[in-house]
Amino acid sequence: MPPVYSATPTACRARGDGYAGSVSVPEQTVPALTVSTVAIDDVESTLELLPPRRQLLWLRRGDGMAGFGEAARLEFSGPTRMTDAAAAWRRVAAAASVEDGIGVPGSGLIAFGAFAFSDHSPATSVLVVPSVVLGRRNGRAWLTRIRAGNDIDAPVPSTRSAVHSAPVAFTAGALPPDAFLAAVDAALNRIDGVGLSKVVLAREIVGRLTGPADTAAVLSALATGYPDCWTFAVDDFLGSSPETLVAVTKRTVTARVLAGSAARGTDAATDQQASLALATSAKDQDEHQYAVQSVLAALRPHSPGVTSSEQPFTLRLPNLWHLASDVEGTVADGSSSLDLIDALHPTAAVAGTPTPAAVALIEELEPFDRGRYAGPVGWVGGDGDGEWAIALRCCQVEPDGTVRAYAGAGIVAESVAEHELAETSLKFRPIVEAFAG
Ligand SMILES: C=C(O[C@H]1C=CC=C(C(=O)O)[C@@H]1O)C(=O)O
Repeated sequence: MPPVYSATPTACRARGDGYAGSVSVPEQTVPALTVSTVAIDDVESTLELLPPRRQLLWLRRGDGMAGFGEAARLEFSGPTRMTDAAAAWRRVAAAASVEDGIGVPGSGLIAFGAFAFSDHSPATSVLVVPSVVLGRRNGRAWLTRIRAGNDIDAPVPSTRSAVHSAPVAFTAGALPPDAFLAAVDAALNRIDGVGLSKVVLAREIVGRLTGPADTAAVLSALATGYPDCWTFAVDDFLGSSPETLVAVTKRTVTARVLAGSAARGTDAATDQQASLALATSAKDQDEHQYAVQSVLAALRPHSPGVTSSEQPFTLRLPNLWHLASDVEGTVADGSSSLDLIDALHPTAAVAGTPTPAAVALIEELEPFDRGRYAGPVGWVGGDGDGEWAIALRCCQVEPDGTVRAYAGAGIVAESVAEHELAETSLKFRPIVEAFAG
Protein backbone atom coordinates (compact mmCIF):
# COMPACT_ATOMS: atom_id res chain seq x y z
CA MET A 1 0.00 0.00 0.00
CA PRO A 2 1.34 3.50 -0.78
CA PRO A 3 2.30 5.68 2.18
CA VAL A 4 -0.23 7.85 3.92
CA TYR A 5 1.10 10.96 5.52
CA SER A 6 -0.22 13.61 7.81
CA ALA A 7 2.00 16.47 8.90
CA THR A 8 -0.45 17.76 11.47
CA PRO A 9 -3.50 15.54 11.52
CA THR A 10 -5.92 18.40 12.11
CA ALA A 11 -4.63 20.59 9.31
CA CYS A 12 -3.17 18.30 6.74
CA ARG A 13 -3.46 14.91 5.22
CA ALA A 14 -1.65 13.20 2.45
CA ARG A 15 -1.79 10.13 0.33
CA GLY A 16 0.47 8.21 -1.95
CA ASP A 17 -0.16 7.43 -5.60
CA GLY A 18 -3.25 5.34 -6.19
CA TYR A 19 -4.51 5.58 -2.66
CA ALA A 20 -8.27 5.80 -2.65
CA GLY A 21 -8.86 7.72 0.56
CA SER A 22 -7.17 9.81 3.21
CA VAL A 23 -6.27 8.72 6.71
CA SER A 24 -4.79 10.74 9.53
CA VAL A 25 -1.67 9.17 10.94
CA PRO A 26 0.75 10.25 13.65
CA GLU A 27 2.96 13.23 12.98
CA GLN A 28 6.15 11.15 13.03
CA THR A 29 4.95 9.07 10.06
CA VAL A 30 6.49 10.51 6.94
CA PRO A 31 6.80 8.85 3.55
CA ALA A 32 10.20 7.27 2.99
CA LEU A 33 10.93 8.63 -0.46
CA THR A 34 13.74 7.33 -2.61
CA VAL A 35 14.84 9.90 -5.17
CA SER A 36 17.22 9.57 -8.06
CA THR A 37 18.10 12.24 -10.64
CA VAL A 38 20.15 11.56 -13.76
CA ALA A 39 21.23 13.87 -16.56
CA ILE A 40 19.55 13.25 -19.91
CA ASP A 41 20.30 14.63 -23.38
CA ASP A 42 17.24 16.86 -23.53
CA VAL A 43 13.54 16.91 -22.82
CA GLU A 44 11.69 16.77 -26.07
CA SER A 45 8.73 19.07 -26.08
CA THR A 46 7.58 18.91 -22.47
CA LEU A 47 4.14 20.15 -23.46
CA GLU A 48 3.51 17.10 -25.65
CA LEU A 49 4.17 14.77 -22.73
CA LEU A 50 1.45 16.13 -20.48
CA PRO A 51 -1.50 13.93 -19.50
CA PRO A 52 -5.02 15.15 -20.32
CA ARG A 53 -5.79 16.32 -16.77
CA ARG A 54 -4.15 16.91 -13.39
CA GLN A 55 -0.88 17.96 -14.96
CA LEU A 56 2.06 19.11 -12.85
CA LEU A 57 3.86 21.89 -14.67
CA TRP A 58 6.16 24.83 -14.02
CA LEU A 59 7.54 26.37 -17.19
CA ARG A 60 8.97 29.68 -18.41
CA ARG A 61 10.78 30.30 -21.69
CA GLY A 62 11.03 26.54 -22.23
CA ASP A 63 12.82 25.94 -18.90
CA GLY A 64 11.16 24.24 -15.97
CA MET A 65 9.73 20.94 -14.88
CA ALA A 66 6.84 18.64 -15.63
CA GLY A 67 5.82 16.06 -13.04
CA PHE A 68 4.02 12.78 -13.67
CA GLY A 69 2.20 10.51 -11.23
CA GLU A 70 2.02 11.06 -7.49
CA ALA A 71 4.56 9.59 -5.07
CA ALA A 72 3.11 11.54 -2.14
CA ARG A 73 0.55 14.20 -1.55
CA LEU A 74 0.25 16.58 1.38
CA GLU A 75 -2.86 18.64 1.99
CA PHE A 76 -3.24 21.65 4.25
CA SER A 77 -5.90 24.17 5.13
CA GLY A 78 -6.63 27.03 7.49
CA PRO A 79 -4.55 29.97 8.67
CA THR A 80 -1.45 27.82 9.33
CA ARG A 81 -1.51 26.09 5.92
CA MET A 82 1.87 27.48 4.84
CA THR A 83 3.72 27.08 8.16
CA ASP A 84 2.33 23.53 8.35
CA ALA A 85 3.57 22.89 4.82
CA ALA A 86 7.03 24.28 5.62
CA ALA A 87 7.33 22.06 8.70
CA ALA A 88 5.94 18.97 6.98
CA TRP A 89 8.23 19.45 4.00
CA ARG A 90 11.30 19.63 6.25
CA ARG A 91 10.33 16.25 7.71
CA VAL A 92 9.66 14.73 4.28
CA ALA A 93 13.01 15.99 2.97
CA ALA A 94 14.90 14.76 6.05
CA ALA A 95 13.42 11.27 5.63
CA ALA A 96 14.16 11.04 1.90
CA SER A 97 17.09 9.24 0.42
CA VAL A 98 18.35 11.28 -2.54
CA GLU A 99 20.89 10.65 -5.29
CA ASP A 100 21.14 13.75 -7.43
CA GLY A 101 23.68 13.51 -10.22
CA ILE A 102 23.05 17.01 -11.58
CA GLY A 103 22.39 19.40 -8.65
CA VAL A 104 20.52 22.24 -10.35
CA PRO A 105 17.44 24.03 -9.00
CA GLY A 106 14.56 21.58 -9.47
CA SER A 107 16.62 18.39 -9.63
CA GLY A 108 16.44 15.86 -6.78
CA LEU A 109 13.42 15.80 -4.50
CA ILE A 110 10.70 18.32 -5.37
CA ALA A 111 7.03 18.99 -4.77
CA PHE A 112 4.71 21.13 -6.85
CA GLY A 113 2.39 23.23 -4.71
CA ALA A 114 -0.59 25.57 -4.72
CA PHE A 115 -2.06 27.37 -1.70
CA ALA A 116 -5.47 28.89 -1.13
CA PHE A 117 -5.66 32.68 -0.94
CA SER A 118 -7.84 32.87 2.15
CA ASP A 119 -7.28 31.53 5.65
CA HIS A 120 -10.91 30.41 5.60
CA SER A 121 -11.00 28.91 2.12
CA PRO A 122 -12.57 25.49 1.67
CA ALA A 123 -10.06 24.94 -1.16
CA THR A 124 -7.25 22.60 -0.13
CA SER A 125 -3.66 23.71 -0.30
CA VAL A 126 -1.37 20.99 -1.63
CA LEU A 127 2.17 19.83 -2.06
CA VAL A 128 2.34 17.05 -4.65
CA VAL A 129 5.49 14.96 -5.00
CA PRO A 130 5.47 13.44 -8.47
CA SER A 131 6.79 9.95 -9.31
CA VAL A 132 8.67 11.21 -12.35
CA VAL A 133 10.03 14.66 -13.16
CA LEU A 134 11.43 15.81 -16.47
CA GLY A 135 13.30 19.08 -16.17
CA ARG A 136 15.36 21.50 -18.19
CA ARG A 137 17.27 24.58 -17.06
CA ASN A 138 19.96 26.61 -18.81
CA GLY A 139 20.67 23.92 -21.38
CA ARG A 140 20.81 21.03 -18.90
CA ALA A 141 18.11 18.38 -18.78
CA TRP A 142 17.32 15.71 -16.21
CA LEU A 143 15.06 12.87 -15.23
CA THR A 144 14.09 12.34 -11.61
CA ARG A 145 12.34 9.27 -10.29
CA ILE A 146 10.72 9.36 -6.87
CA ARG A 147 9.52 6.19 -5.18
CA ALA A 148 7.50 5.93 -1.97
CA GLY A 149 8.40 2.90 0.14
CA ASN A 150 8.50 -0.23 -1.98
CA ASP A 151 6.49 1.17 -4.90
CA ILE A 152 7.78 0.16 -8.29
CA ASP A 153 9.21 2.85 -10.60
CA ALA A 154 6.53 4.71 -12.57
CA PRO A 155 6.98 4.70 -16.36
CA VAL A 156 8.50 7.72 -18.12
CA PRO A 157 5.73 9.34 -20.19
CA SER A 158 5.77 9.30 -23.96
CA THR A 159 4.55 12.00 -26.31
CA ARG A 160 0.91 12.18 -27.32
CA SER A 161 -1.29 14.62 -29.19
CA ALA A 162 -3.49 16.62 -26.88
CA VAL A 163 -7.15 16.44 -27.86
CA HIS A 164 -8.48 19.95 -28.24
CA SER A 165 -11.64 20.33 -26.22
CA ALA A 166 -14.57 22.18 -27.72
CA PRO A 167 -14.10 25.94 -27.27
CA VAL A 168 -15.21 27.10 -23.84
CA ALA A 169 -17.37 30.21 -23.68
CA PHE A 170 -17.12 32.11 -20.42
CA THR A 171 -19.92 34.04 -18.78
CA ALA A 172 -20.01 36.24 -15.71
CA GLY A 173 -19.84 34.33 -12.45
CA ALA A 174 -20.32 35.75 -8.97
CA LEU A 175 -19.82 39.53 -9.07
CA PRO A 176 -20.82 40.23 -12.69
CA PRO A 177 -19.58 43.49 -14.29
CA ASP A 178 -22.30 45.78 -12.84
CA ALA A 179 -21.80 44.35 -9.37
CA PHE A 180 -18.03 44.70 -9.75
CA LEU A 181 -18.46 48.39 -10.60
CA ALA A 182 -20.60 48.81 -7.50
CA ALA A 183 -18.02 46.96 -5.39
CA VAL A 184 -15.24 49.23 -6.66
CA ASP A 185 -17.35 52.29 -5.78
CA ALA A 186 -18.01 50.83 -2.34
CA ALA A 187 -14.26 50.27 -1.91
CA LEU A 188 -13.53 53.86 -3.02
CA ASN A 189 -15.88 55.08 -0.30
CA ARG A 190 -13.86 53.16 2.26
CA ILE A 191 -10.40 54.25 1.11
CA ASP A 192 -9.33 57.06 3.42
CA GLY A 193 -5.54 56.78 3.19
CA VAL A 194 -5.34 55.85 6.89
CA GLY A 195 -7.43 52.79 7.76
CA LEU A 196 -7.32 51.66 4.12
CA SER A 197 -5.15 52.89 1.26
CA LYS A 198 -5.51 50.11 -1.33
CA VAL A 199 -7.65 47.04 -1.90
CA VAL A 200 -7.50 44.54 -4.74
CA LEU A 201 -10.95 43.44 -5.89
CA ALA A 202 -11.47 40.47 -8.17
CA ARG A 203 -14.33 39.09 -10.21
CA GLU A 204 -15.11 35.65 -11.53
CA ILE A 205 -16.02 34.21 -14.93
CA VAL A 206 -17.26 30.67 -15.46
CA GLY A 207 -17.16 28.24 -18.38
CA ARG A 208 -17.64 24.52 -18.91
CA LEU A 209 -15.54 21.93 -20.68
CA THR A 210 -17.57 19.69 -22.93
CA GLY A 211 -16.45 16.54 -24.74
CA PRO A 212 -12.93 15.30 -24.09
CA ALA A 213 -11.70 17.15 -21.04
CA ASP A 214 -8.06 17.47 -22.09
CA THR A 215 -6.47 20.65 -20.75
CA ALA A 216 -2.95 19.94 -22.04
CA ALA A 217 -3.73 22.00 -25.15
CA VAL A 218 -4.74 24.90 -22.90
CA LEU A 219 -1.36 24.74 -21.16
CA SER A 220 0.40 24.67 -24.54
CA ALA A 221 -1.52 27.76 -25.62
CA LEU A 222 -0.61 29.57 -22.39
CA ALA A 223 3.07 28.58 -22.55
CA THR A 224 3.46 29.61 -26.17
CA GLY A 225 1.31 32.74 -25.91
CA TYR A 226 2.90 33.98 -22.68
CA PRO A 227 6.48 32.66 -22.76
CA ASP A 228 7.75 35.21 -20.22
CA CYS A 229 5.18 34.13 -17.62
CA TRP A 230 5.28 31.11 -15.35
CA THR A 231 2.91 28.61 -16.92
CA PHE A 232 1.76 26.34 -14.13
CA ALA A 233 -0.54 23.42 -13.38
CA VAL A 234 -1.22 21.74 -10.05
CA ASP A 235 -4.35 19.75 -9.31
CA ASP A 236 -6.29 21.12 -12.31
CA PHE A 237 -5.44 24.67 -11.27
CA LEU A 238 -3.72 26.23 -14.26
CA GLY A 239 -2.54 29.55 -15.55
CA SER A 240 0.28 31.78 -16.73
CA SER A 241 1.48 34.24 -14.10
CA PRO A 242 3.84 37.15 -14.72
CA GLU A 243 4.49 37.75 -11.00
CA THR A 244 7.23 35.96 -9.02
CA LEU A 245 6.18 35.98 -5.38
CA VAL A 246 9.56 34.65 -4.29
CA ALA A 247 12.42 32.50 -5.58
CA VAL A 248 15.14 31.14 -3.33
CA THR A 249 18.34 29.72 -4.78
CA LYS A 250 21.21 28.96 -2.43
CA ARG A 251 20.34 31.78 -0.01
CA THR A 252 19.67 34.35 -2.72
CA VAL A 253 16.09 35.53 -2.56
CA THR A 254 14.43 37.34 -5.46
CA ALA A 255 10.93 38.54 -6.28
CA ARG A 256 9.26 40.44 -9.09
CA VAL A 257 6.53 42.74 -7.83
CA LEU A 258 3.81 43.81 -10.24
CA ALA A 259 1.07 46.34 -9.64
CA GLY A 260 -0.20 49.05 -11.97
CA SER A 261 -1.43 48.05 -15.41
CA ALA A 262 -2.29 49.56 -18.80
CA ALA A 263 -3.74 48.22 -22.03
CA ARG A 264 -1.27 47.70 -24.87
CA GLY A 265 -1.49 50.24 -27.70
CA THR A 266 -2.82 49.28 -31.08
CA ASP A 267 0.36 50.28 -32.94
CA ALA A 268 3.98 50.99 -32.03
CA ALA A 269 3.39 54.69 -31.29
CA THR A 270 0.29 54.25 -29.12
CA ASP A 271 1.93 51.28 -27.41
CA GLN A 272 4.94 53.36 -26.42
CA GLN A 273 2.61 56.10 -25.28
CA ALA A 274 0.70 53.61 -23.11
CA SER A 275 3.93 52.44 -21.50
CA LEU A 276 5.08 56.01 -20.86
CA ALA A 277 1.70 57.03 -19.45
CA LEU A 278 1.83 54.07 -17.06
CA ALA A 279 5.39 54.86 -15.99
CA THR A 280 4.45 58.46 -15.19
CA SER A 281 0.98 57.87 -13.68
CA ALA A 282 0.90 58.97 -10.05
CA LYS A 283 -2.07 56.66 -9.41
CA ASP A 284 -0.22 53.61 -10.75
CA GLN A 285 3.04 54.54 -9.01
CA ASP A 286 1.12 54.72 -5.70
CA GLU A 287 -0.59 51.40 -6.36
CA HIS A 288 2.79 49.90 -7.20
CA GLN A 289 4.65 51.27 -4.19
CA TYR A 290 2.14 49.71 -1.78
CA ALA A 291 2.95 46.33 -3.31
CA VAL A 292 6.73 46.85 -3.26
CA GLN A 293 6.71 48.06 0.34
CA SER A 294 4.63 45.06 1.44
CA VAL A 295 7.17 42.69 -0.09
CA LEU A 296 10.18 44.48 1.38
CA ALA A 297 8.58 44.62 4.83
CA ALA A 298 7.73 40.91 4.77
CA LEU A 299 11.20 39.86 3.58
CA ARG A 300 13.27 42.17 5.80
CA PRO A 301 13.10 40.02 8.96
CA HIS A 302 14.53 37.13 6.93
CA SER A 303 16.81 39.13 4.65
CA PRO A 304 17.82 42.39 6.37
CA GLY A 305 19.60 43.85 3.32
CA VAL A 306 16.81 43.18 0.84
CA THR A 307 16.37 45.93 -1.76
CA SER A 308 14.20 46.74 -4.74
CA SER A 309 15.07 48.53 -7.95
CA GLU A 310 14.86 52.27 -7.38
CA GLN A 311 12.26 52.93 -10.04
CA PRO A 312 9.76 50.43 -11.40
CA PHE A 313 10.13 49.48 -15.06
CA THR A 314 7.33 48.73 -17.50
CA LEU A 315 6.94 45.04 -18.26
CA ARG A 316 5.41 44.21 -21.62
CA LEU A 317 3.05 41.26 -21.84
CA PRO A 318 0.97 40.36 -24.89
CA ASN A 319 -2.20 41.67 -23.21
CA LEU A 320 -0.93 44.39 -20.85
CA TRP A 321 1.79 46.67 -19.62
CA HIS A 322 2.61 46.30 -15.92
CA LEU A 323 4.69 48.38 -13.57
CA ALA A 324 7.32 45.98 -12.23
CA SER A 325 10.08 46.06 -9.60
CA ASP A 326 12.68 43.40 -8.99
CA VAL A 327 13.64 42.64 -5.40
CA GLU A 328 16.80 40.88 -4.26
CA GLY A 329 18.43 39.90 -0.98
CA THR A 330 20.23 37.17 0.93
CA VAL A 331 18.38 34.84 3.28
CA ALA A 332 20.01 35.31 6.68
CA ASP A 333 17.95 33.00 8.89
CA GLY A 334 17.76 29.69 7.02
CA SER A 335 14.18 30.32 5.83
CA SER A 336 13.00 28.01 3.09
CA SER A 337 10.95 29.19 0.13
CA LEU A 338 7.87 27.84 1.96
CA ASP A 339 8.71 29.92 5.04
CA LEU A 340 8.98 32.96 2.79
CA ILE A 341 5.68 32.47 0.97
CA ASP A 342 4.12 32.31 4.42
CA ALA A 343 5.82 35.58 5.36
CA LEU A 344 4.83 37.29 2.11
CA HIS A 345 1.28 36.17 1.46
CA PRO A 346 -0.90 38.08 0.75
CA THR A 347 1.11 40.95 -0.72
CA ALA A 348 -0.49 44.28 -1.55
CA ALA A 349 -0.48 43.24 -5.23
CA VAL A 350 -3.40 40.90 -4.48
CA ALA A 351 -4.82 42.09 -1.13
CA GLY A 352 -4.07 45.75 -0.38
CA THR A 353 -2.75 48.08 2.34
CA PRO A 354 -2.89 47.68 5.25
CA THR A 355 -3.32 43.93 4.80
CA PRO A 356 -5.88 43.15 7.54
CA ALA A 357 -8.26 45.93 6.49
CA ALA A 358 -7.88 45.01 2.81
CA VAL A 359 -8.49 41.29 3.44
CA ALA A 360 -11.58 42.12 5.53
CA LEU A 361 -12.97 44.32 2.75
CA ILE A 362 -12.29 41.63 0.12
CA GLU A 363 -14.30 39.20 2.25
CA GLU A 364 -17.08 41.75 2.53
CA LEU A 365 -17.26 42.80 -1.13
CA GLU A 366 -16.35 39.63 -3.07
CA PRO A 367 -19.26 37.17 -2.87
CA PHE A 368 -17.08 34.16 -3.74
CA ASP A 369 -14.09 32.32 -2.37
CA ARG A 370 -10.93 32.99 -4.38
CA GLY A 371 -9.81 29.37 -4.02
CA ARG A 372 -6.17 29.22 -5.07
CA TYR A 373 -6.39 32.37 -7.22
CA ALA A 374 -3.91 34.98 -5.90
CA GLY A 375 -2.29 32.38 -3.64
CA PRO A 376 1.26 31.06 -4.00
CA VAL A 377 1.83 28.45 -6.73
CA GLY A 378 5.17 26.86 -7.58
CA TRP A 379 7.62 24.25 -6.39
CA VAL A 380 9.92 23.50 -3.46
CA GLY A 381 13.05 21.36 -3.48
CA GLY A 382 14.42 19.06 -0.81
CA ASP A 383 16.78 21.82 0.40
CA GLY A 384 13.85 24.28 0.75
CA ASP A 385 14.85 26.33 -2.30
CA GLY A 386 12.09 26.90 -4.79
CA GLU A 387 10.21 29.25 -7.08
CA TRP A 388 6.73 30.57 -6.32
CA ALA A 389 4.50 32.80 -8.41
CA ILE A 390 1.37 34.59 -7.35
CA ALA A 391 -1.37 32.60 -9.07
CA LEU A 392 -2.75 35.16 -11.54
CA ARG A 393 -4.28 34.79 -15.02
CA CYS A 394 -5.48 31.36 -13.95
CA CYS A 395 -8.46 29.09 -13.46
CA GLN A 396 -9.56 26.07 -11.52
CA VAL A 397 -11.00 23.22 -13.57
CA GLU A 398 -13.45 21.36 -11.39
CA PRO A 399 -14.09 17.61 -11.62
CA ASP A 400 -17.38 18.16 -13.52
CA GLY A 401 -15.63 20.32 -16.14
CA THR A 402 -16.64 23.70 -14.71
CA VAL A 403 -13.87 26.24 -15.27
CA ARG A 404 -13.65 29.17 -12.86
CA ALA A 405 -11.30 32.02 -13.71
CA TYR A 406 -10.51 35.09 -11.64
CA ALA A 407 -8.96 38.48 -12.26
CA GLY A 408 -8.62 41.50 -10.05
CA ALA A 409 -7.42 45.07 -10.00
CA GLY A 410 -5.80 47.26 -7.37
CA ILE A 411 -8.13 50.03 -6.19
CA VAL A 412 -6.58 53.21 -4.78
CA ALA A 413 -8.15 56.61 -4.08
CA GLU A 414 -7.72 57.82 -7.69
CA SER A 415 -9.17 54.66 -9.30
CA VAL A 416 -12.08 54.88 -11.74
CA ALA A 417 -14.43 51.88 -11.56
CA GLU A 418 -14.92 51.51 -15.35
CA HIS A 419 -11.15 51.49 -15.93
CA GLU A 420 -10.69 48.80 -13.30
CA LEU A 421 -13.40 46.66 -14.90
CA ALA A 422 -11.72 47.03 -18.31
CA GLU A 423 -8.40 46.04 -16.75
CA THR A 424 -9.87 42.82 -15.36
CA SER A 425 -11.17 41.96 -18.83
CA LEU A 426 -7.64 42.26 -20.21
CA LYS A 427 -6.36 40.08 -17.40
CA PHE A 428 -8.88 37.37 -18.31
CA ARG A 429 -7.59 37.27 -21.88
CA PRO A 430 -4.90 34.58 -21.43
CA ILE A 431 -7.40 32.09 -19.99
CA VAL A 432 -10.33 33.03 -22.23
CA GLU A 433 -8.19 32.75 -25.37
CA ALA A 434 -6.43 29.53 -24.30
CA PHE A 435 -9.82 27.87 -23.80
CA ALA A 436 -11.18 29.27 -27.05
CA GLY A 437 -9.25 26.53 -28.89
C1 LIG B 1 -4.75 40.99 -9.17
C2 LIG B 1 -4.23 40.83 -10.38
O1 LIG B 1 -3.11 41.48 -10.80
C3 LIG B 1 -2.23 42.11 -9.90
C4 LIG B 1 -0.88 42.01 -10.49
C5 LIG B 1 -0.44 42.94 -11.41
C6 LIG B 1 -1.15 44.13 -11.59
C7 LIG B 1 -2.21 44.43 -10.81
C8 LIG B 1 -2.95 45.71 -10.99
O2 LIG B 1 -2.49 46.56 -11.76
O3 LIG B 1 -4.00 45.88 -10.38
C9 LIG B 1 -2.66 43.56 -9.70
O4 LIG B 1 -2.05 44.07 -8.53
C10 LIG B 1 -4.80 39.88 -11.35
O5 LIG B 1 -4.21 39.68 -12.41
O6 LIG B 1 -5.84 39.27 -11.04
